[in-house]
Amino acid sequence: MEREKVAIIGAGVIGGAIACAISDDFQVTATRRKIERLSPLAERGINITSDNDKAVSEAEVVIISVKPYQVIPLLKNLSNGLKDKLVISFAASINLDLMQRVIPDSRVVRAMTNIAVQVKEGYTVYSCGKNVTDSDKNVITKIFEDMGEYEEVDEQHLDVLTAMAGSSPAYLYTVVEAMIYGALQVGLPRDLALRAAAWSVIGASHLLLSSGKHPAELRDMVVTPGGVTIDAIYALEDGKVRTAFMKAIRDASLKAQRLARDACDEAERQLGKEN
Ligand SMILES: NC(=O)C1=CN([C@@H]2O[C@H](COP(=O)(O)OP(=O)(O)OC[C@H]3O[C@@H](n4cnc5c(N)ncnc54)[C@H](O)[C@@H]3O)[C@@H](O)[C@H]2O)C=CC1
Ligand SMILES: O=C(O)[C@@H]1CCC=N1
Repeated sequence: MEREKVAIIGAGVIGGAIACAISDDFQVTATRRKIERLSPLAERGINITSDNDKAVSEAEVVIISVKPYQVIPLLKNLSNGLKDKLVISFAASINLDLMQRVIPDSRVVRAMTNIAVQVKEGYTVYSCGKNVTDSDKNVITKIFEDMGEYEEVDEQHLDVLTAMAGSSPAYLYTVVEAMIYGALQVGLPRDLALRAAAWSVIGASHLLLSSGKHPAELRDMVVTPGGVTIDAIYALEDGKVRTAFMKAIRDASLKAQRLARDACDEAERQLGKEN
């Protein structure tokens, strides 16, 4: 059976990861301005080009993975070619309504994922525009399945989910790095410290998801009375770690919402000028 053709416009960090994750099941063309940076994708059999128009014209599905401020100008440029196509944007903060105004004749999906797509273990959340069909949804879920876990959500949650699902690996790497440094301070070999921290994150996550228990209950099960863990918990509470994480998620969510408002204002100005 002929594989569906997908164009990925802006194959940087996340677009490149998506290209690799879906390339067994889809015929992928990846674009970016500096095409020489795409040679690792070409080595995996992915078509590469810097010609966005050509990539779009040959594709059935178009994935947009440029920076948020580049999305609206890009959609305007490509609007003729995008007519009647399914367009999936992974850009933070650029909402469905705004994209749909620029490409009214396309079927648009707004999605957010994370860097773990590189190992096909991303978590993708998405919302569909009004005219997305059931057959589009089959294609969308096939793409997202190749990238890891996925779920459809109400668009109003996507900015906060950007701070949670999209950005979270960065917070966790910060935590893991700090744990490794703590272990180095008391002499554990570097690679052993890394494996201990990373496998603990994986195991703790699987247990959290499969047990259905609240994280506080699971944490309590680890704390042996008079044992080791409680000393670490005491130090973490002293360092206000929970307050720091709550602030981090709140601030990142507010940033996503502010970027969304700025993008709308800018688009209003641009669209106003054109009318
Ligand atoms: N990095 C991450 O973990 C995640 C990023 N995102 C979103 O994905 C988007 C891209 O982020 P990154 O991959 O981190 O950035 P990036 O800078 O690595 O990738 C963007 C790419 O788009 C290319 N580009 C820009 N204008 C172009 C054009 N006109 N034609 C072709 N290519 C063009 C750039 O050359 C660059 O390679 C952003 O909107 C971000 O919000 C979403 C989920 C996770
Ligand atoms: O930092 C950002 O804006 C993007 C969105 C989620 C992850 N990276």
